Amino acid sequence: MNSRKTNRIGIAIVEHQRQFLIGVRPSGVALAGFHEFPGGKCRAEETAEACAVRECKEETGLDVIAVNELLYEEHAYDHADVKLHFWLCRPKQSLTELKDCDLKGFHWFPVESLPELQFPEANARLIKLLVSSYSDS
Ligand SMILES: Nc1nc2c([nH]c(=O)n2[C@H]2C[C@H](O)[C@@H](COP(=O)(O)OP(=O)(O)OP(=O)(O)O)O2)c(=O)[nH]1
Repeated sequence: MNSRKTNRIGIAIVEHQRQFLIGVRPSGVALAGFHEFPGGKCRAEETAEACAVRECKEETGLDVIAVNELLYEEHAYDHADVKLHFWLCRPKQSLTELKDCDLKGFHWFPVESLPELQFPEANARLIKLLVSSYSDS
């Protein structure tokens, strides 16, 4: 019998002026050291959309509005099977408020820099999608 648990994950792809909110997974967790968008496991009965908004607030302090689901990805890691719901989100704060925002170790990265960063394997299609959708040319 397969006893591996499948986790539903809500992830916030927070976009502001073609920049994205990104952090680094801390040591001691699965995929430590990889770049990540704010997100985490959905609670029972919680939609992936609500989870993305909640996790973003918890991890970065930023209030966001979910816009639409950009991509759904299933992936088998050594540590777990995951169902990833990548939700495009926008900050609720104004531009001035955002400048003073302490993002708890998360930072804004321009879309052009995304391919240089080291994301977990399951993010590959998403990164391609963001680059093709948000690049200037
Ligand atoms: N946050 C986040 N997780 C990602 C990304 N890409 C990706 O494959 N993942 C995977 C890594 C983990 O297996 C899973 C997220 O689960 P997690 O363990 O970080 O969630 P959590 O914050 O609820 O963790 P915890 O409460 O159990 O400590 O999704 C990403 O861009 N952001």
